[in-house]
Amino acid sequence: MKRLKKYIKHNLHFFISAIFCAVFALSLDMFNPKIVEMIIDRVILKNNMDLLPRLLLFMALITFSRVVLGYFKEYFMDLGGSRLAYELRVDLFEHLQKLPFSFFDRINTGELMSRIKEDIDNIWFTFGFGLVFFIEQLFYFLIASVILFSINWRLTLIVLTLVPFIGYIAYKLERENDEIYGEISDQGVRLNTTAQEDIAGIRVVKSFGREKYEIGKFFEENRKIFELNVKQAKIFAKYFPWMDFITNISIALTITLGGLWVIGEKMSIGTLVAYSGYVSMIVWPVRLGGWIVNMLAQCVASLKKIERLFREKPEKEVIKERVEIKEIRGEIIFKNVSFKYKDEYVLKNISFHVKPGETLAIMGLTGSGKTTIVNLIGRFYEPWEGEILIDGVDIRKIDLKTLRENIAYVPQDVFLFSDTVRENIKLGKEVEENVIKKALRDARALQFVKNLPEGLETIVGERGLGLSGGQKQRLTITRALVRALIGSAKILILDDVTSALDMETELYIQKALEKYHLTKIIIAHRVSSVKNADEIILLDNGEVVERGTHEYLLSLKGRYYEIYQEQYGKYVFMEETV
Ligand SMILES: Nc1ncnc2c1ncn2[C@@H]1O[C@H](COP(=O)(O)OP(=O)(O)OP(=O)(O)O)[C@@H](O)[C@H]1O
Repeated sequence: MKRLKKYIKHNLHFFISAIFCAVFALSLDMFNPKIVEMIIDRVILKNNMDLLPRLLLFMALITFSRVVLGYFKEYFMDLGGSRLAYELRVDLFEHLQKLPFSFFDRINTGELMSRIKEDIDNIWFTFGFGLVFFIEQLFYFLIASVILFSINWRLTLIVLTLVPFIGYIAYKLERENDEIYGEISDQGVRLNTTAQEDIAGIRVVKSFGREKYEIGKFFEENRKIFELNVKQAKIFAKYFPWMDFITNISIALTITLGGLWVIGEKMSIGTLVAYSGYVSMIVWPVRLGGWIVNMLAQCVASLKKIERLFREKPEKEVIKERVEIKEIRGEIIFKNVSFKYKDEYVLKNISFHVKPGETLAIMGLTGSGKTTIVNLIGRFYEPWEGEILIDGVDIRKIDLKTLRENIAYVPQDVFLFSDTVRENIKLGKEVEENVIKKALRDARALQFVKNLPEGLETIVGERGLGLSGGQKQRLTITRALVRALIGSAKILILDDVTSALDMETELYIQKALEKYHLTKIIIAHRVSSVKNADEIILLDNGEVVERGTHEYLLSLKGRYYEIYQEQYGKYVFMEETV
């Protein structure tokens, strides 16, 4: 709520202007029944046609002013609400960018999407329409009530006895509707997530013949939302006729009792017509009262959900006292590092030392903790125990920007943005053409990029649709090499990147990488990818079980030797049989 005050303050002038226009316009509205009264009583009944042009002119003036005021009211209201939603959305998105991996491990994308879109839309709707509408209806009710009392307080008291009934029905309707609205909104998130996951994973769906299952899943979610919509329609059907019934009774009561007053010559016909005009002005705000309260409640609920996201702690730039590092050389030291995501340790007592320009290779079964080690180097997670040093400085003392700028990371999961090949390589940096070309050549991607319909300017589809696995992989390697070439990265991390490449391409890239003076951490399953490393560590269940150079590990005749035998044995066998 405190946060909301900031956005309201920024846009207060728009809201005040909108409220001013609304109140001014509705004050003018109050004249209309009065003019009708004068037309009936003075012009028609007294046959005084001289007065008519003046009254019609006055009515026209009111109508015209109403149009102008209505325009400005809408304009200021929309501008204020839209700017408020815009500022909130930008701040929320910026905040999300600062949250750690651990946050994204917990939350699902569909839920975040609905915070960014639907919840902010709720707030936008309340401020861009609802609040001014609420104030407008409140004023209609108050002013019209005062006028009604001044015309005939006895009749007004009788009519007003019906108002609580309308209010009660409106309240009941919105209470039931509110519950169902919440369910519809949650179900909407589930429907979106199902559709989004199915479309993103359409290749898996098709190749495993899961279409029928996916259609069934979507059908089920869609059916639930349909049933909730029907339930909501039934609520409306239950309450609206009653509300109309009591509204009509209030009008019938006004006409009947007012008619008696007219017959008894205690009220003129014009006044009765004007009176019923004012009655409808008090009935509508009551009818809409429940809806307005519900809208405000939904806005508060959305604000609370968004506030929960804002309360998530961003990654800390530095945890201990900051150490300014101008240029990183690339020395990496792990000192007894242990880590767990939840309850179980996935890394236990890991220690190694990689000097600038050296290569460390990490091997191990899937799930043994290889990716976790490199995630810790970029401080995407914090170690539970132990210390990680870069150039002798605890990484918690280096600001995140410097640290991550110095790491060129090629992750296991390839991610390409729906943008041009060039942008996917540059990622917002200023990079000269010859640097891009060199990086493409070294990643063995130049030829295939040249063959793309528009070369570097070709737009690759969402997550690189339209490119082969190996082509996508080579673009992500190019991206990392560009970082090294422009001098911002001194450490290169390759997380199982060669798995999608053929042996020849892998060898070519390995040779090209030798020319880069970078500290390299290579995660791989193939002996061919790691054998030239200065040190190879073999992980098993988060622990280092073997370590040393290729030759040393072979001489141990342990696990590494077994892997070697398996891979090279097969390779030799294949060569022999071809
Ligand atoms: N974000 C996470 N939250 C919880 N547990 C995780 C998370 N990421 C990984 N793990 C668990 O930590 C362990 C180590 O995972 P990690 O990704 O480091 O293994 P890996 O050796 O890189 O595996 P692979 O060769 O399959 O890539 C696994 O048991 C995995 O299930």
